[in-house]
Amino acid sequence: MRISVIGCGYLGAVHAVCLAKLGHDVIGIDIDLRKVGDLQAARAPFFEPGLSELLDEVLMTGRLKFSPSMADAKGSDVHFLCVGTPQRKGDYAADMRHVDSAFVSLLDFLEPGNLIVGKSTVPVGTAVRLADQLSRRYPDGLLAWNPEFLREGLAIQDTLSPDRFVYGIPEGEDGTRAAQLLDAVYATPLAAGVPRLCTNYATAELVKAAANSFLATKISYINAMAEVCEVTGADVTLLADALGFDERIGRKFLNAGVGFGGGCLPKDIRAFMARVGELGADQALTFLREVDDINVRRRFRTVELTRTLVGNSLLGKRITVLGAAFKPDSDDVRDSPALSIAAQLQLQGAEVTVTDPEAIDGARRRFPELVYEEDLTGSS
Ligand SMILES: NC(=O)c1ccc[n+]([C@@H]2O[C@H](COP(=O)([O-])OP(=O)(O)OC[C@H]3O[C@@H](n4cnc5c(N)ncnc54)[C@H](O)[C@@H]3O)[C@@H](O)[C@H]2O)c1
Ligand SMILES: O=c1ccn([C@@H]2O[C@H](COP(=O)(O)OP(=O)(O)O[C@H]3O[C@H](CO)[C@@H](O)[C@H](O)[C@H]3O)[C@@H](O)[C@H]2O)c(=O)[nH]1
Repeated sequence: MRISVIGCGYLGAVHAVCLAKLGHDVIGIDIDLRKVGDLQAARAPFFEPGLSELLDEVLMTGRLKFSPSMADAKGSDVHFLCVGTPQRKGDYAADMRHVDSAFVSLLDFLEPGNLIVGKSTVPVGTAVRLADQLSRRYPDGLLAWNPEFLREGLAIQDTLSPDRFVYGIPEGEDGTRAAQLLDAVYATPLAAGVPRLCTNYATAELVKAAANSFLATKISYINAMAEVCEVTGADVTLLADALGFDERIGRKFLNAGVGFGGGCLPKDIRAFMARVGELGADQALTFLREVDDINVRRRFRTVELTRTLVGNSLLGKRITVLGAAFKPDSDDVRDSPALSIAAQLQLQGAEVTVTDPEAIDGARRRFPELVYEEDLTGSS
């Protein structure tokens, strides 16, 4: 099967490489010429365990190519939309410009029977809107929404062997054809027993928003418990261990700390807030807002605690922040709690050094005013 993957950032690059590993002929398309050049030369544009090796392997087979031109999508049976949906400047909503412009330029290269598959995380209602646009130009055009649940740091394993596939598809014959094409794309993991759910578009879009906001809720819940532990002398880690033995609760995502960051959870919960606000679902909005507020407060609380620990003034205190990325096994510094805490400490007069084995370049671009060290040798 020939597949195009449009947008080769984090999600798209991993998806393209994994689809080629599954035996498909894949063309990865991105408007960023440098990214295309790097990928074509077998250089992963970001750090992800196992990605460089797999990229090298599949490029050698000739099954994977990259291009900056949408025209190269022509001839593919399935086109995955993997472009970014960042937080819009000025409000919490998702910025849909990349999805909309990639979708419109793809329309010029569609052929009869092709399937467009949205993988980007989008506000509920997007797929219906795009399907409508598609059908006005191609009455028999097919669109599915197939959200992605991979975790950075475990992206290859999560893509080749996910917990589930969710296909948001239209009703009737079109939906059956879309599901059959997606089944052919994912034949290997499906044969290994990965469950697949067929839903309407809105459910598929909401599964993604609900999954990320539930994960965010678990983290904010345990961070709220950490506040109570602090004032009572209880131990939040042992509390989480004890809660986690209850299978209905589970131990995962109950690690208290500086709160969640990264390119997904913070922006996705906010985009979801914006959308449920537009839809008038006020109770959901109040709930999600609290999850976000608790998360933001963790960063301030960490700065406060640090000040208390060093004698109530940060002025001239030498502080090393271990890790710039938003989590281990990643060089992703998008909305990194560590960097925002480091910047606040510096603003309050501390002499801050940030160390990270992988993420310093990205961190320096976002926070040039901070001092960086590759490792701990230069810090004290
Ligand atoms: N990063 C993850 O772990 C992850 C996991 C699941 C879902 N998602 C979702 O996937 C989407 C992409 O996320 P990401 O982290 O890969 O973003 P990203 O910013 O790393 O990558 C987006 C890519 O799209 C490219 N692009 C933008 N407009 C384009 C166009 N018109 N044509 C071709 N390419 C274009 C950009 O150049 C960039 O390389 C988002 O909606 C995100 O929420 C991300
Ligand atoms: O108990 C925990 C678990 C995580 N985190 C933090 O939460 C953030 C997000 O972690 P994680 O979910 O592992 O990272 P992502 O790679 O951003 O993955 C999330 O976001 C992706 C993009 O939408 C989804 O596909 C994944 O399913 C979802 O887990 C990080 O800052 C972690 O440090 C905690 O603070 N406590």
